[in-house]
Amino acid sequence: MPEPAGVPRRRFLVIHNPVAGPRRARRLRAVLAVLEQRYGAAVTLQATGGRGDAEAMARAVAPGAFDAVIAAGGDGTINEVVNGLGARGAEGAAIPLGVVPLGTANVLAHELGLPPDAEGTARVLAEGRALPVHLGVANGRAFAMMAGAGLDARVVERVDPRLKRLIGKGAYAVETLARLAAGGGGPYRVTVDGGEPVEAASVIVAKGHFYGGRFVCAPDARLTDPRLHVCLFSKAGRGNALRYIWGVTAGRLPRFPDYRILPARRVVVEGPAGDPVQGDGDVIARLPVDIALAPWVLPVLAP
Ligand SMILES: Nc1ncnc2c1ncn2[C@@H]1O[C@H](COP(=O)(O)OP(=O)(O)OP(=O)(O)O)[C@@H](O)[C@H]1O
Repeated sequence: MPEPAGVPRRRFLVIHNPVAGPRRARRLRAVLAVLEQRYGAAVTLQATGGRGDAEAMARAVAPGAFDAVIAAGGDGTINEVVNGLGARGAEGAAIPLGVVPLGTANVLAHELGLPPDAEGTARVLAEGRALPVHLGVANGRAFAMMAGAGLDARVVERVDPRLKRLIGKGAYAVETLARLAAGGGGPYRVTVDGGEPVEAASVIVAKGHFYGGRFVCAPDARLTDPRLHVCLFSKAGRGNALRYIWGVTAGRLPRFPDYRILPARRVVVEGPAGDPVQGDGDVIARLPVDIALAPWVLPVLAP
């Protein structure tokens, strides 16, 4: 059971990806200073050295050693910590996850409604409520916000991390144009809750309602709701892809007649074998993929 709001937390393990927004190390230092000085917290800081470290660190936390594990990084780092906590099983997963967003898109932070300033972030970590978050699982890998196959997964797979560090979200726009020019991919056969398969050019399975920052793909999706929202982009081709992108950025997508959202508990996506599946902005699986709800709930600190 999540603990009530207002109970001060004292012992934090902070898992920091120093490569996610390196210029934001100062922001993390400011959050930790408030935690220690105002809330009297004991902070243990561990820096990752590469892919997989954040997950291993979260998995290795001894039972009862910390009141919360804080992921300080981008959505990729948070996703690793989510998987590390989840791998500990139902009991271990009950350690609350806190977030200090330092990445490019920070979709989970937007979904949680985290305050942008250091004081507000520290307050949420020390005194916020623990939201019972239902996660999705794609071929055994957990995700908190979304998983998808199609154009966005191909973009995530190829986006240049150096360009992302240099120009932020613009790197995704550059890679999207490159993937559109390259063409290919799909179509995908999507089976929702064992029903009749439907064909789609792209599919996003949402757990939260934000996408790519503060764009909305699945208006009714909520982290605490034990349901997946399957977003189907029906039509193939560059022109349609550009139209869908415009729809997402202009907030018009949910009104498109060739865009559908189906609530689900289990989704199977088939298509070109080995096509990437993105989860929380990193490639977490390959087609074919079986996506369902995780059998455990993760407490996540929120305002
Ligand atoms: N010390 C490290 N050196 C190099 N890469 C690392 C290190 N620690 C973690 N990584 C890798 O860095 C990658 C990017 O991390 P993350 O997604 O958190 O940040 P980001 O890409 O800046 O943010 P966003 O996901 O919001 O775009 C992940 O794939 C992670 O495995």
